This record gives sequence, C-alpha cells and structure tokens, in this order.
Amino acid sequence: MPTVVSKFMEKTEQALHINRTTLSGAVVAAALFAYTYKVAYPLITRRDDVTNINNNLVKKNVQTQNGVKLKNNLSKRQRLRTTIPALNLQFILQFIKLVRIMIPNLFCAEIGLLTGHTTFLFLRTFLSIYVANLEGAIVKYIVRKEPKNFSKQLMKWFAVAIPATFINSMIKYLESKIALSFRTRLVDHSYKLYFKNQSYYRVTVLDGRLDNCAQRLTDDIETVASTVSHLYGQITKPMFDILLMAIALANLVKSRNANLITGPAIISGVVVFSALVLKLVSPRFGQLVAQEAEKKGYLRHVHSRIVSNAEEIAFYGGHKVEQSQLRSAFRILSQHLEHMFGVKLWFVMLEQFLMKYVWSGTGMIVVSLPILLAAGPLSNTPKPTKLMNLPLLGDDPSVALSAAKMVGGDAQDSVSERTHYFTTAKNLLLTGSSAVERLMSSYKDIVELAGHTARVANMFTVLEEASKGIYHKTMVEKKEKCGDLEIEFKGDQPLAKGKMIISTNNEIILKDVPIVTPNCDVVCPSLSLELKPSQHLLITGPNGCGKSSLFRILSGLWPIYGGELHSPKNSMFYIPQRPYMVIGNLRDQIIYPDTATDMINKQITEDDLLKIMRLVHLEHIVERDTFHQVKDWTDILSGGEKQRMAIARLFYHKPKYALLDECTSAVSIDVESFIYQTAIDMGITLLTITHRPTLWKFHTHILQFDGAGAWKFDQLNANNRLSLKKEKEELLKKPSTLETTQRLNELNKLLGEDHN
Ligand SMILES: Nc1ncnc2c1ncn2[C@@H]1O[C@H](COP(=O)(O)OP(=O)(O)OP(=O)(O)O)[C@@H](O)[C@H]1O
Repeated sequence: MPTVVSKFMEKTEQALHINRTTLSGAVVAAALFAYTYKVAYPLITRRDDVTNINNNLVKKNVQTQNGVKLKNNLSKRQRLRTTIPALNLQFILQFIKLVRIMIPNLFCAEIGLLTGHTTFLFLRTFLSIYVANLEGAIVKYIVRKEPKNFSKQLMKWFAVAIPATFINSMIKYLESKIALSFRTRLVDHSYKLYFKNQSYYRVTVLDGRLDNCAQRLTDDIETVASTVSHLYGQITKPMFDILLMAIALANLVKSRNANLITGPAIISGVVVFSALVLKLVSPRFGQLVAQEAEKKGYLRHVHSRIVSNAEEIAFYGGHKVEQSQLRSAFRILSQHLEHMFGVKLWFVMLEQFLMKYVWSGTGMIVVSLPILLAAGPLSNTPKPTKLMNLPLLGDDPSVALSAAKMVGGDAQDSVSERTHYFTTAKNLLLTGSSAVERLMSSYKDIVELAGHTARVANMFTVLEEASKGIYHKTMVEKKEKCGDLEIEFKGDQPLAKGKMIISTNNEIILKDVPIVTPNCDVVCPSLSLELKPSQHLLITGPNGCGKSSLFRILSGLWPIYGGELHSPKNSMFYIPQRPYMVIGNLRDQIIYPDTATDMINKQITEDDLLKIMRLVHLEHIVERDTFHQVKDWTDILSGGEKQRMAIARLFYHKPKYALLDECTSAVSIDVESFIYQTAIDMGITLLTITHRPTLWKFHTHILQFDGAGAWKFDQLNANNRLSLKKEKEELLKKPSTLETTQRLNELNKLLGEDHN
C-alpha cells in the first residue's frame, strides 16, 4: 500500500508540475480552510441566535402589558438551541409524522403515484444508457462512412425519442401530481385541526407559540409537499444511476484484470471523506430557511394589516408610518437573505471544489491505476465483459460488437484499446460521480426541508394541543396570587381548574368564577350569579373592568381558572360592536354561520329573510342589491347598517341567550328600542353591555363592576334605581378623585342624567 501511495504522489506531482512541499502545503491549506470555516460559522450563527432571541423578546414585550414581566432569557435561549431545525432525530420524527399524513396507508392514491414515478425514473436510467450507446453507434457509422447503417441507427434514435420525451414529461407530471396530492393531504389535516374547538382563536389569543399561522398553513405546507416530491426523484434516480454504473464499471475494470478492491476503496474513501467535510462545515440551512419563512410571514402580515385597515389609515393619513413599517419588514427579510447568500457562497464553493475537482481527479486516478501500475505492455487479451451482455446496449449485434471493441476487443492495437478502455471507464465514472454529486447536494435540500418540516410539524402539535385546551403563553411571569385568588401553575403554565357544566334547565350559573385574561391578569377574582331565561341582564362598569371578558368566558373562548360555570349548550349568540361580514351574498350575511343548505333544512324562505330585514329597517338593501349579489359587505355597509345586519342575524337564529356587546351603539335610539323589544318578544334572553340609559327598561337584572375586581348583581327595578341615586348623592359629598368621577359618570349614564 505505501508503494501505491508513493507512486500516486509521484504521478500527481508529475501531472501537476509541482513538488511534494507545494502539494503538502495545498493539503494543509485545505484543512485550515475547513477548520476556519467550522470555527467561524458557529460564531456567525451564535450571533444570529441571539438576534433572533432578542427579536422575539422585543415582540413579546410589546404584547405583554399590565406589568407582566419577561421570564429568564437564558433558559429560553437554551430551549431555542434544542429546537434548531437540522438533520437530526427530531427532524426524522417530525418527518415521519408528516409522511403518515401525506401517505395515510399502503393502498392510497399517493402510493400508486409514487410507484408510477419510480417506474418512469427507472425507465429513464435504462433509456439514457441505451441512447448513449445508440449515439456511439451513430458516430461510429459516420466515421466508417456507412450511410445505410447510419440511417438505420438514426431511425432508431428518432423512434426512441418518442418514449424518451414521454417518459421525461411523465416524470415531471407525476412529480407535480405527487406534490399536489401531498399538499392536499397536509392542507386537509391542518384545516381540520385549525377549526377544531376554535383552535384558530386559541392559537392567536391564548397561545404564544405560533407567530404566523397563515404563513405556515400556506407557504410552508406548499414547500414541504413540493420539496418532498422533488427530493424523492432527486434521490431515487441517482441511486439507480450509481447502481447500474457501478455494475458496468466493475465489469469493465475486471476486463483489465485489475484489482476490484483498490479502486472502489479509494473512491469510497474520498466520497466518505468529502461527505464528512461537507457535513462538518455545512451551515444550518434548516434554521436559515425557518427564519426566512418567519420573516416572509411577518412581511405578509404587515401587508394584510394595511389592506384590512385601509380606510382608517387613509383618514389618518398614516401612509408614512405604514410605509416605514413595510420597508422595515422588507429590510429585515432582505438582510436575512443577504446573510444566507453569503453563507451559501462559501459552502457551494467548497462543495463544487470537492465534487467537481477532487472526485473527478480521484476517478481519473482510479481508472488509470490498472494501466499505470501494469508491469509492462499489456499482455492479456481482455475478455468480453458482462457489460456487453447487459440489455442496456440494445439488441443490435453491430452495437454489441462496437461495445466489445470499446472495452478491449481490439487486441492488435493496445494503445487504442487502452484509450477506448479509459474513455469508456471515464464516461461511466463521470455519470456515476454526477449521480453521487446529485445525491450529496440533496443533503442541502434535506436540511432546508428540515426547516419547513419543523414549522409545519410544530404547527400541527400546537393546534392539536390548543384544541385540547393545552396552551403555552411564553414570557408570562408567574402570578400565583392575586387578591384572594390563587392560580395553580404546572411548570410555566397556569392550570385552568374551573369546571364547565352543561346546564339542563337552560339557566346560566356562575359559582366563584374568576375573570382572568390570557396574560394571567386577574380582572375579577370571583364572580357568582344565576340567570334564568327571560331574566335580562344589563352589564355595566368602567373600561377594562372585564365586561367583554365575561362574554368570552360564557362562550367558552377563555379557560376558567376556578369555580363552576353552568350554561346551556349551543344557545348563546354573541354580537360585537364591530360585526363580522362574511365573504358571500346578502343572504349569507343574514344566515351566517348557517349555509344555504342549513337555511333550506330549517325551512326558512327568502320571504322570511325579507321580513327580518324589515324588522331591522334594512329592506332597502334587499331592494338595491337582492339577496344574491356578492359584494364586499365590510366596505359597502355603513357602521350602523352592519350593526343592524348583525341584529338580523340574531332574529334569524333566535338563540336562547343573546350576548350583546355595545352592538347597537351606531343605531338610532328609536330603531334600537324597537329592536330590543322585538328580541324580547321573540323569547330571546338578553345579556347587554351598554352605556345607553334608554336600554335600562328592557332589562330585569344588573351586574355592575367597579373596575377594581368588585361587583354587584341585583334586580333592576325602582328600588334599585333609588339605591343608585343614593350612591350618587354619597359620592358627590366625597372629595373628587379619578375613581369617584368615573363612577359618577357611570351612575349618570345609568340614571339617564348624563347631560354632556
Ligand atoms: N386577548 C387578551 N389578552 C390579554 N389581555 C386581554 C385580552 N383581551 C382583553 N384583555 C384585558 O382584559 C381586561 C378586560 O378587558 P375587557 O375587554 O373585558 O374590558 P371591557 O370591560 O369590555 O372594556 P370596554 O368597556 O372598554 O370594552 C383589559 O385590561 C384588557 O386589556
């Protein structure tokens, strides 16, 4: 072996015209380059990790209010490190999870598509070898000046072109079909999770783990599906190529009576060494693409905010601020891309150097070894090889003969025979090495896939957990005690220990239920009340005292951290101050969230809808636009019209309880009173948040929050009004503070004595 190495060095020195010292210097320089890269790169990414954490902290800091402090940064950083996407066990587990969604069983359509794709890939490998030989034969007949044979081969060549182009197109077609099929499976799965138990709300409000769910649901899923489909072909095809080339090459080398161990051993050694070097210096592509997706998502988010608030921004003339925010979001993305390009530049350079030059050089050395190390002029007449027997060469005897000559059939001319051997072996090696190159460069794609896989798999995990009521709101400082309320924590997360019970007698009962925000701020430590059907409740209190939060708790949107909530199933209908308008026609606005089929099943006709529209004084819209015009109703309807449309929705659904959150603030007082009376006549029990005293008379009970966690639940009658008057008189005697002024304003509104 040492003699082989020494001879190899000698030949290399001669070939490159350099001495041994220069050669050793080059090797040391290459090693130094690899080492520097390995040391420098982690430094770059370490800085990147910190930037990323700081960005996250700043973002979360803005979100956390009411004195909630940030948690220990160090443990966060450590946690972040462990979740950096890369080619590791975590990626494999996440990938298996996605594969089980994309290919649910062995008899699904995707397996059929993959089998078809594999068959076509295999056929292409055979076909390219066949075409290569056919081209060789064409060249041979040109050289021999045999027009008849030349035409015959050319006809074959054209005949082969038809299946060849068909196979190539089919490969592309099937790759796209597989990508779409995978995407459909992933999208179906994610939509199911996204809409299960209001997860779309929970992940945005209650959970802090998914920063931009829309980006993951669209772009990331698409990238995972198309990359997996592309990688399948990119890995399978080179494997076929390597296998077939290796068989052909082994037969060829055997024909030279050369050692079958040394050559493959050297090639394998070099390939393994290059793979190790590349792995060692490879940038964290997974992490980089995950960060890129996050930044793209943020840019998209800023754009969509401008679209949905265009009118407000235009009124304020806020284009400068919005433009600077858009620019800054784009700058963050472009800086990241620049950083990525820079990192890729060095890696691609090294990759090209190893794969294009080191491998080709090694290949040339290996195929030349049987010639260079031969003891004298070639004495053995090479035997016909198995290569000739391969069906790949076609059934034309002249082609087979030509191949036989190429691999050494012409014993009289040893120089030309050695040239033929070398050329054939080199061609086979080049095809094989380009296949290995494609396989190795797939590594980069796989690591990039890891980034997108991590984002999609994490999204599935968070959606699954959110639908089960498991949340992780990061950066919340433990507030174990607030007034009389103790919140129990498991690790970092507060435990929602309250009970939700379905009421069988249609009553709403709250027993010691605290109102706690998703940031764990306790707005009211304990609330108890009982409400029967037809007991209409008026809810009052200063801003931020928890009125709307009570509705969120009653609707089951927010978890309850203690006590018991009894409420009837599917019997509450919430109407906010700014009602939501759905995509669709006028009928869809009224019946939302019912569909047209639901409406037919309920035997409600368009005449009934027209009657409802008359009740809310919107019949002119039906006359103008009909029930079937699809328009952007959010922009077309005025604020008051939208509120009346939401009331039309209430009259259509006729729920047991209506949760009305200042939902008629833009409706004129006479129409408002009519609407309230109609709702009561329909048998709907009202829970109303309002500051309008004119609505007093429609309610039987009152719940008053004081803004400091205390509350009063009472019947609303003349006595009650008297007690409010008494409270006002006492307040007037006290020195004026912010609290007393606020309460006085509140009482004035309730008593209808607000003269401002
Ligand atoms: N999604 C949320 N995450 C964290 N805190 C929230 C969230 N929504 C509301 N809060 C906080 O909960 C508290 C009560 O809010 P709520 O909306 O119930 O007030 P409100 O009494 O309806 O006020 P207003 O009369 O102004 O509508 C406020 O301090 C608010 O900042």
